[in-house]
Order: sequence, then structure tokens, then C-alpha cells
Amino acid sequence: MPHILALDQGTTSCRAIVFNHAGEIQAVAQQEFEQHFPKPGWVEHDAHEIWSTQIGVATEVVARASLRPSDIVAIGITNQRETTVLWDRETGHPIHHAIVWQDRRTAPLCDQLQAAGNADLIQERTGLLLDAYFSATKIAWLLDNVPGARAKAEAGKLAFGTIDTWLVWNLTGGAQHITDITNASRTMLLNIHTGEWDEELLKLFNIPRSLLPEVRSSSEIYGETTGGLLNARGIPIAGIAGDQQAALFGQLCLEPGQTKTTYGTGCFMLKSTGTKPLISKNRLLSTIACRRNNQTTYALEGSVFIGGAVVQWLRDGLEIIRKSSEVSQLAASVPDNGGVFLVPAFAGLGAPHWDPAARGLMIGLTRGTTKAHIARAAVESIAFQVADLLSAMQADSENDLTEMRVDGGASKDDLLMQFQADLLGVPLVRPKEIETTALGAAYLAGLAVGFWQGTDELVHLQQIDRRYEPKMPRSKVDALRGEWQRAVERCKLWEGGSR
Ligand SMILES: Nc1ncnc2c1ncn2[C@@H]1O[C@H](COP(=O)(O)OP(=O)(O)O)[C@@H](O)[C@H]1O
Ligand SMILES: O=P(O)(O)OC[C@H](O)CO
Repeated sequence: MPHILALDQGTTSCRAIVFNHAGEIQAVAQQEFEQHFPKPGWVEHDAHEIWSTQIGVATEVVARASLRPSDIVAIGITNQRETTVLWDRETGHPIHHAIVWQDRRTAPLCDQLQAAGNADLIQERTGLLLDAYFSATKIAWLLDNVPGARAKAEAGKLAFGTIDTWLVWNLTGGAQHITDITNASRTMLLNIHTGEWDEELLKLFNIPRSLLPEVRSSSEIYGETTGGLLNARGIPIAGIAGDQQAALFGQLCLEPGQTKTTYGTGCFMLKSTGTKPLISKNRLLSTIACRRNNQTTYALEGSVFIGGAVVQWLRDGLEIIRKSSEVSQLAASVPDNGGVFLVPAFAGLGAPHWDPAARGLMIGLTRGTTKAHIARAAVESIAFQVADLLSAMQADSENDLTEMRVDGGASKDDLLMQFQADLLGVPLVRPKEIETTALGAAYLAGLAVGFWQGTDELVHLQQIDRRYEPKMPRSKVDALRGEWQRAVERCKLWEGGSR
């Protein structure tokens, strides 16, 4: 029976999911891999480990679904974005650990570029805000700090890739050095208007062009497996998108205005803006949503760095719950937050604040505060941050949102979803299948090989699990959001004694 295999390479784990023709999950395999924190604020991954873990889960999932490799008609790839790998073209060995999107080591370089007045040019060309989050300064750091790297790069001996590129290189035995345009749009080197690498930016970041992969669309046959996966040759790799763009496609947010939020480790809101990029005036990102059938579409994006991760902190840091899912019951055991607000700025604040020096804060504590109030405040903090993203988005574009589509692990939490609908003032719609990221990659691959004929067919596959209608009076919402804002202001510019 023909199926699609989606490889979902996330920040903390590799997943492989097999989908059938109805877009239903047939099997899932998942494996975490090691996070390296060599210094405060630094986050690295071993690219070899990512590859072997990804192969491991792919093999496992095909066996679990009781399929043969020949049943896989195409592979779709979706991945953590921005994370940067440099490797030797001849040996295929990475020259250093991958520098992860969360890594802040290049913040000083960003400050220098900012002080030199480059931020506007960068935003205009790439749609991005000058920040260590993106790949460009990470590549520059590797070239300047790994002995011999720059000379090798200048001699054309090194290759750069985000994780999609690294996986395709390995799946095709080094035959293909390519990236899809959604991943390319997160490097800070792509001109999102032309869809090409930008010579001026390459010069600014001092990055040789020979390092860069070829930019391709999000849905086409890029190459075929050469035996490293499932011991099978000839399986087409036919869809690629960065994980947030894949989720947008998986939710079929294809029309301008359609918006989704994914609640995973972080929270990412993307609004489809159609065939023209909209450069934000409210500190959001403009990014490429997809390129298919010779058409590029764009999205406005707001990124929150700590979303569901705040629940992991309750579990692993405070140890007030044993499993993430227990947070729902504990938070629901009190009628409200009892005046407690938690701002989880553990890694600074992302959109719309972009304050790397902000740090986490809990405020409003009294003698009556219990762990249930803290759990409630933690869950609510996810929704407050997402509400701030929507406010920025509505200031940037038409206020045309009729519903918010939601997905990701934390979207299972009913208390969170209801509170979110209340804060946003629009209904939330959760699909039956919340593995939307992998589904989007599967759709892109399936469309490229004719497994599905077009997006009209996909619309009929979509099933809604639940809809959350806003219920809270606006006056109460406004009061709560006002208090949240006061808490956010207090946590800013903390690190380094700036305040
Ligand atoms: N009931 C819940 N309420 C809130 N957050 C939850 C709940 N269950 C899981 N989470 C959070 O959801 C996240 C997992 O979602 P997932 O989509 O798998 O994330 P990722 O793809 O980023 O690894 C974790 O951070 C976890 O703490
Ligand atoms: O791996 P995730 O789900 O945390 O997503 C990471 C994002 O792509 C970072 O931009």
C-alpha cells in the first residue's frame, strides 16, 4: 500500500511519521537526542547524531506500520529552522557541532552590525530582525573560530546547510546540496523578494557564496535515496519546509489572512499574507511560507521562545508535576491565578519584544499562593505571550482573523485553549491531527509525486477535533492583559544589570 514518510527533525527529538492516502497517521516513532550547552547561552547539536537518530526512527516507523520500503512513495522533510551545520564536502564530516537556533553566542556580532546601521537593510531584504536567532552570524562565527575553516571555505571545500540540507545531503549520498526556500528564508542571507542569495548580505557577513546550497521550491523531487535509509535506493525526496511553515501548510492556511499557532517547546504564530511579503512595523518577521508550482507565498511570523517549555520547567526544574499532562489538572484545581503572573523569559523574550537580556519573573505572590496558582500562571503565560503576538500582527495587517487554527503538543490542553480563545477574542479550531508539522511535509511530498492531486483534495481530508469559543467578558480580558503587561515590563533588560 502506498504511503508517505515524513521526517520531522525537531530541536529536541527526531520523529518519523507514516501517513496514508487519507492523511491519517499509520505509525509514529520518536527519539530524543543530546543537547550540548558548552557555555551559558550556547546550544549545540551533534549533526552526526541527528542523522543517525533520524535514520533510526525512520526504520522503526516503517516496521511499526508493517510496510516495506517499496510502500514509501515519497519522503517529506521538515526541520528545526536556522540551526547551522558546516561540513567538509569531501569527507561529509561536520567541522564543528551544529549551532542551534536558540544559541546566543553571536549576540555581540549582531550588536556591532546594529550599531553600524545595518538593521534596516537586513529587514528590507530578508524580512528578519537582526538577531542571533538566524543562521548568518552563526556561519560567520564558525568560519572565524574553527581553525582553518575560512581558508577551506574560500577554497570551496566546505558546505553549509540548515538541517534539511544536511539530511538531504546524507540521504542522497552527497549528490544533492540543496535547501528549500522556506529554510533559506531563515538564514538572513536570502533576498525574499527575488528568492535568491543576496550578494550584498554575503559581503556584509563575510560569507563565501560557494558554501551555500542551491535554493529549491518546497514541493518537487530533489533527489532519491541511495541506500542509507531503510537500505532502499530510489525513494524520491519530494517535499521540504521549515517546521513552522510546514505546520502552516499542514493546516492548509493557504489564503491570505488564515493563521495558525503551533504550541510546542516555543509558540509560533504564522499568518498567510499571500504572494507579497509584508514587512512588519511591529517587530514581527516576514518569511517565505511556501513555494509550489512556481508561486511563492509569504507569511508574517511571531515567535515565542518558551511556550510548552514552561511546563517542562514545572516538571524538571520545580518538580511540582511528574508528567507534562498533569499540569492541566493542577492548574484547573484553582478558580484563577490568584493574582500570580509568570513571565517565562528564560532565554530572553522573542517577538514582539526581542529582548535577549530579559529573564524569567514570577510576581503577585502572597502567603496564599500555592503550587496550583503557579501551574495556572505558567499555563496562562503561554496564552498571554501568544495574545501579544496577535496584537502585533493585527497592528501590522488587516484585523481579519475569523478563527485561529492551533496545533502542537500543548494544544491538547483544554484549559490553555479556552483561556487562549478568551484572550484572543476569536474562536480556536483544533484539528483531529495535531502532528500538523509532519502532515504539512507529507502533503508537500505527496503533491510533488501525484499521490494527492491538489490542495482541493487535501481540504476534504481535514477533520476538526474541537472548537473553543471566547467566553470571558472583554473588560476582564483587558484587566488581565494589563496586569500581564506590567509584569512583562518588569522582567526586561535584567541580565547584565541593565536595570
Ligand atoms: N497538557 C499540557 N499543557 C501544556 N503544555 C503541555 C501539555 N502537555 C505537553 N505540553 C508541552 O508541549 C510541548 C511538547 O509539544 P511538541 O509539539 O511535542 O513540541 P516540540 O515539537 O517543540 O518538541 C512540551 O514543551 C510540553 O511541556
Ligand atoms: O523544533 P521546534 O518545534 O522547537 O521548532 C523550532 C523552530 O523552527 C525554530 O525557529
